[in-house]
Amino acid sequence: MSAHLNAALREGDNPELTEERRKATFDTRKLADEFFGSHLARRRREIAKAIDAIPELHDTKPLPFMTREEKVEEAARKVFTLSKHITDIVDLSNNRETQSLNEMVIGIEGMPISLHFAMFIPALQGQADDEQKREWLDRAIRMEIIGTYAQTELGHGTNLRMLETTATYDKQNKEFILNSPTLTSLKWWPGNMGKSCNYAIVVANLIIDDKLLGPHSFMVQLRDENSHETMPNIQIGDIGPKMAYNSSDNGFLKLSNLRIPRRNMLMKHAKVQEDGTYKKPPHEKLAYSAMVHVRSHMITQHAMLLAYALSISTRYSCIRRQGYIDPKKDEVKVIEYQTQQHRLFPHIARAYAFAFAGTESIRKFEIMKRSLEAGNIELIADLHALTSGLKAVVTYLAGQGIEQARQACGGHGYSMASYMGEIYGVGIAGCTYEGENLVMMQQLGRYLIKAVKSVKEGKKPTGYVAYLAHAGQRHSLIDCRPNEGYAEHIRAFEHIARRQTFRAAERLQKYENSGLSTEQAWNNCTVELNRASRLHTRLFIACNFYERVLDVEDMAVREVLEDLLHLHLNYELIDIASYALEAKKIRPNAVSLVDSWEITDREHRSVLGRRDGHVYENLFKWAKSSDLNQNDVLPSHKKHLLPMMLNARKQSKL
Ligand SMILES: CCCCCCCC/C=C\CCCC(=O)SCCNC(=O)CCNC(=O)[C@H](O)C(C)(C)COP(=O)(O)OP(=O)(O)OC[C@H]1O[C@@H](n2cnc3c(N)ncnc32)[C@H](O)[C@@H]1OP(=O)(O)O
Ligand SMILES: Cc1cc2nc3c(=O)[nH]c(=O)nc-3n(C[C@H](O)[C@H](O)[C@H](O)COP(=O)(O)OP(=O)(O)OC[C@H]3O[C@@H](n4cnc5c(N)ncnc54)[C@H](O)[C@@H]3O)c2cc1C
Repeated sequence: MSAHLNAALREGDNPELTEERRKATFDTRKLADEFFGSHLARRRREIAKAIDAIPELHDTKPLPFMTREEKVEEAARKVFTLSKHITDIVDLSNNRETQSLNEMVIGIEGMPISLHFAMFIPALQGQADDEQKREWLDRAIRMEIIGTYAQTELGHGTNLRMLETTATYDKQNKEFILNSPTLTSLKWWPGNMGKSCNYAIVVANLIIDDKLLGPHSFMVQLRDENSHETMPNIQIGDIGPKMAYNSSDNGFLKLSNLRIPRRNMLMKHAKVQEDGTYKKPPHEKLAYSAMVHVRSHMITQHAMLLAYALSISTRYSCIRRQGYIDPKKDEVKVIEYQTQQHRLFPHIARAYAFAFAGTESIRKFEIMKRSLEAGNIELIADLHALTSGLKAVVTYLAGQGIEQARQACGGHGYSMASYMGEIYGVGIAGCTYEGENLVMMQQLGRYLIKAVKSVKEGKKPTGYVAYLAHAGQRHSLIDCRPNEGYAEHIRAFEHIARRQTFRAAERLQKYENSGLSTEQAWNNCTVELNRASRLHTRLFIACNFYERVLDVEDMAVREVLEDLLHLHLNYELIDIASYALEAKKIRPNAVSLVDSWEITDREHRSVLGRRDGHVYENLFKWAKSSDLNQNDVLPSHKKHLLPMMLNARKQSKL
């Protein structure tokens, strides 16, 4: 393509990167339109421009040089400044626009209102009745109050049925009494609960007339709205530093006979009347809706984290020269090595595949939400299965990709100047939060086993599991004929996933027939079941990628996406090296593929991934700005190491 069409080309950039950008075979803006969707892609450009014009929204210094207190303060400062400008910059009702603004301004390390938007508001939307929405939701949207979602406890996160926090109904006073009866019942982990929030939706086991009715959601005021002091009968604080996310104050909470009005139980679905009569929700798991909301949004979020890491490492690989392929010629850009391409390109393909899968999971969530509003609970199980699998597979593979991207940067990748450490720390947190990955795989496993049962009963399952009924078709990769296109690859993929699911189902049946309890038989098969869930989800991602590419109208963009699809299908199928052919095809477009993610330098916060490629001079600047360089001799050195050395020297002279 002609160079002027490449939007990433700028005067004064490192010529190594300019050379790469001139090779692009497509318009990076058009590919960005496919990656984000054209509306979001355009809005992200406008948002980036708006931020450039407001200096108070810029980082005061690189985040890795800040202490935890400074990070927390910086995030709070930016949230406050943003509150003055936000409605001029984004449409607040658009989650992805708001998320992009937050990532560009505040970054990925957390902020005081993360959980407010990610879960507090969605939980109110999904579980509060109209009167409760009028009381809390409107105030929350205006940010008069800041809330979080307090579910996990010190002793239990995964097994929600065993949460120990209790909400006992007192008929006389028409109140619930909330208690944390044991050490392990302390709420532990909720984001922003330590210091920032003044409200929380607390998940507690409901007890009426000594009857345990399972986890329900309650609105609890944590701090005074004026003084921000902790309310009586509540003990609250920050849980300390974490592997990443240190701008966020994840907290603990102890409730001691805290009385709240009956109407503080969220009552859109389950209800408790004044006399203590309990009305069951129409679907037992509607109380879990805020989790399904986050899981459906985590896929695009993790695609983006992977994109951050890969654009850093791909650009850097094109300015880093080291070693020779031909000893008679100059040192080469490290991107020229086959191993470097093999290390990076399949993950670039995955970042696109995950972004498309994430757009689909958000779309499915919206469809489910609308159908639920119309009183239909049918789509809940499908969405739960889909998002459980996607959340687990994508967070895990994104973590692997980020780590490969870090290693691809050699030693400098290990410096926080690359920002890889934070991206990795934030990425892998997703393997744990919102349901530990291996546990979520089992949720999808249950769904697959049910589908196998229905196939065995002669029924034809529909939707994402329809392929389970297609036994007897051709299947192995060896059977793929060169001219049959990707549909053949998909069929081979379906075969592998189907075979694994039936294998797991048969093993389960065998254990059940041998007299083991259902639970014991299940536990004996969970490795096989999780393999089936993993394959099913990877099949979904591949199919969705395939279908998405068929829709692309711009031929140059479609061609490069087909190259990525080809690489993805082969890599996923073989799960080992891709063919040299794919590597060669991707190579000229490598930088432009990552430029199409249009991640600004402000958003990247990475010296290595700079758009202009001027890495080395800026690495030196970075090193000079370290706090530790402000004193020639550190006070801590004077206090500890120097006396130690002096003492050692003295001893040796004696
Ligand atoms: C705007 C978005 C921004 C995104 C980015 C935000 C970043 C913020 C950063 C961090 C936020 C982190 C927040 C949190 O972590 S909050 C806490 C999350 N906690 C969990 O996820 C806990 C995981 N555990 C569970 O979900 C459950 O305990 C469970 C593992 C699902 C088991 O539940 P349970 O014991 O009740 O159920 P069973 O296994 O017996 O299954 C019974 C049937 O119920 C079905 N089921 C289970 N869950 C759901 C659901 N959510 N929806 C629909 N159906 C569900 C299950 O499939 C069974 O069905 P069956 O038909 O087979 O009987
Ligand atoms: C950064 C971060 C932010 C968070 N934010 C929030 C928040 O805002 N609000 C909130 O309420 N919580 C939050 N959490 C808590 C989080 O949701 C839980 O930690 C998560 O759901 C995992 O639960 P757990 O800690 O109990 O893990 P555990 O269940 O203790 O997991 C430990 C191991 O046991 C295995 N295991 C557990 N059960 C089973 C089973 N049934 N079958 C097989 N294996 C099993 C797991 O696979 C894992 O290997 C956050 C956590 C993190 C890391």
